[in-house]
Amino acid sequence: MYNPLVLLLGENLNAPNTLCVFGAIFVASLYYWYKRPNNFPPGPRGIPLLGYMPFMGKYPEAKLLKLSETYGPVMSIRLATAEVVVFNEFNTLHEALIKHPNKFSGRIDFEWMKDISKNLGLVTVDYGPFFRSQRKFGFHTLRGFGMGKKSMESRVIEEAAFLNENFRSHEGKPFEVKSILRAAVANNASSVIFGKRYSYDDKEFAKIIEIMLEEFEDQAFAAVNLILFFAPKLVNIPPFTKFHRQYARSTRIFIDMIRKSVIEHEETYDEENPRDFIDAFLKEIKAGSDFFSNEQLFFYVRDLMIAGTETTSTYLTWTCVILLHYPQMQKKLRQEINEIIGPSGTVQMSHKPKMHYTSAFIQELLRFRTALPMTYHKMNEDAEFNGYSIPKDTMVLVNMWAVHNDPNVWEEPLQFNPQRFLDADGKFIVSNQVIPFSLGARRCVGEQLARMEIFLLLVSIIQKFEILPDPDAEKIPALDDAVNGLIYSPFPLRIVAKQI
Ligand code: HEM
Repeated sequence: MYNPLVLLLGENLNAPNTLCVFGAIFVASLYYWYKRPNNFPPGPRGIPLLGYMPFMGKYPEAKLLKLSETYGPVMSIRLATAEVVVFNEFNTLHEALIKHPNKFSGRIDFEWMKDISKNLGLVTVDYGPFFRSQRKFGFHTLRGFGMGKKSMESRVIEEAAFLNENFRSHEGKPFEVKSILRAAVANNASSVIFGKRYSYDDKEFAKIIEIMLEEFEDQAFAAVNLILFFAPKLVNIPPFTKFHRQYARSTRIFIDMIRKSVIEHEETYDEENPRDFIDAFLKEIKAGSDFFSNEQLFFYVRDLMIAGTETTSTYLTWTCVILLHYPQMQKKLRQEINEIIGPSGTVQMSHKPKMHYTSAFIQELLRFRTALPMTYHKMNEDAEFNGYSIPKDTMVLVNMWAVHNDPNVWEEPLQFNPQRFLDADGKFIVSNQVIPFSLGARRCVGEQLARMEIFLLLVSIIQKFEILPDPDAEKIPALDDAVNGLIYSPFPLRIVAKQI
């Protein structure tokens, strides 16, 4: 076999020349590593192979905001093998996502995800005609159109009564509240999608929630998932293979459950009386609409159930943590509820415009604890933006946490303070800079349902119960300690719900 050094150096092969060759290779590798696309936004490169990954810490969204002080609101970062652009500020985010949806609204086509989700559903589907048709349908249907007589609001109000009943059943003794709020929220999604709710202790229901949210609870899974985002080729190497197999397995089980329900829907389908999301979708399939198929329905339902459960229930759990920290705010909320609805009236969405303090509290909740701190997009085409060139297919991180904690916009952003959204007359000020549902072409399709759930469930709880700490706990859970996996979620939480 030929020695490449002999080929290169011939009779000049000696120790100093060999050293020079290795030096040149080393410099070339460094040049390749630190080189970035032409006129790319500035940002740290980290170390070879890993990029900036080892320096991101437990709260990458906060780290990125800090880095933007040096590199500006549009910056880049090398994460393992990926060149990533990050938007950290409202104006740039607004400009990119609202004014140029065609350029900034794609999703990366990860091979490892594709062999599980088959490019179906909505969350991971790239921008294009298929995506637009499915999104339009979802947006319309999740606003209650095409799902029959039972309104979205009446489904949530019904669930609020079951949730109150569960709180009452603990008779003032401490209980774990996160799993109960999650069950209530999963029931709302289930009622809208499957036309059915479950009792909180139903075994089948518990299994669905477990399968659905396995990866949210598991911090190691979340970490692996994150690494695969930026170094997708690792999927073929242990321990990543194991996590990938686990994800594929839980997806298969969940899709089989959904398939069973779709078959039941087909057997009892009545075109004149659509009951839920599945019926509305079946109608499109039967009409032969482009891009509508049974397989797409299964994955769409999976995406809605997962996206619609952990996010909303996370906000409700944070509400309980906040109420424990600020009993005065709890009193103020109850006072307004009593004035507008009364101690035993049924809360409805029509009450909301009159409830200024409650609206300010909820907007501050959405700002303060951004449940999904960041979302990822992909460039669909080359773009010139803010003076930089961003090539097609670059990953874009939308840092909503940074928008919510921008010190140039918010006074003391780390403080929970609903007053910031009340004017001198105590009237609610809507802020367009609170964007937990993101912006533009990929903005959350379940936003209206989520906002309805947060308002109706939160008000109905505070109306009937005083939320108090578990007397056996050493201290009240901190407001800034959380599971920061795919979602920024509080740890399981024990409270006392004292009936009023
Ligand atoms: C407070 C609760 C919720 C929050 C904070 C939230 C937030 C978000 C965010 C930030 C995105 C990503 C947008 C982007 O990539 O730019 C998203 C997407 C999505 N959400 Fe929500 N969401 C919530 C509730 C829901 C509910 C109740 C549903 C449905 C039942 C839902 C369904 C979806 C779906 C399907 C997508 C993917 C949209 C797409 O890729 O085009 N979400 N959500």
